[in-house]
Amino acid sequence: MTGTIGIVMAGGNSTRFGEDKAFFEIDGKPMYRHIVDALEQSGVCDDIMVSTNSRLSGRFDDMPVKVDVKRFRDRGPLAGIYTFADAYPDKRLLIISCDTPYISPEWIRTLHEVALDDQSIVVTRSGDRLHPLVGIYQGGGLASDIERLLTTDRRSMKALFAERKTIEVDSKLYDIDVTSFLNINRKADLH
Ligand SMILES: Nc1nc2c(ncn2[C@@H]2O[C@H](COP(=O)(O)OP(=O)(O)OP(=O)(O)O)[C@@H](O)[C@H]2O)c(=O)[nH]1
Repeated sequence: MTGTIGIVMAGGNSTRFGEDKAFFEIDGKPMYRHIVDALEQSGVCDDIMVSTNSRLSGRFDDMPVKVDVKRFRDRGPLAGIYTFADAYPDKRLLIISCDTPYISPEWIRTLHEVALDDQSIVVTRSGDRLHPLVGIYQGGGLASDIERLLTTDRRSMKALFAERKTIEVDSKLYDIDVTSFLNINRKADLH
């Protein structure tokens, strides 16, 4: 691997939230921008980009975006990861979902340290919840493994974990506030 790209995942339809959640402002800042700032502050990324779809791609201000490949359009986050893995096969992909606006730079650094030691996928566990979209995706053949899953309509992140060695880093073992991983799927999650 030759460096790390920080990637804000923001190509969904926000059906449960009721409006495009990436742009919803929390503390005066769109959710996606909270992730950009945390990635920047972590200090581990060589580049930071947004993974999205063609409908939303013009709305991320100055941020570079990468639109999901056409043939996997609207197939969920694996399609976004595939698009990056295919374009940047030698890079470590540090993925953070736009709907975890409280993610801390310290946690990002923790994941990154684990990923440097091992060429596996590294994801976050917080109590009984797994956070596949707070994680690092890397290693040879990643794009072709995801391609195989998507062409047979297996879209879940867990399907990928069944195929490739995946390390779960448990936040319990670190001094980190669990609110860091708060996942905003609905307006009710904001309270
Ligand atoms: N690039 C990309 N990102 C996606 C895609 N689908 C979901 N995401 C992102 O992945 C994260 C988790 O998505 P979900 O909350 O499960 O899906 P969603 O479409 O945003 O929301 P719902 O419609 O309520 O399920 C969010 O940050 C989404 O923006 C996709 O097809 N492509």
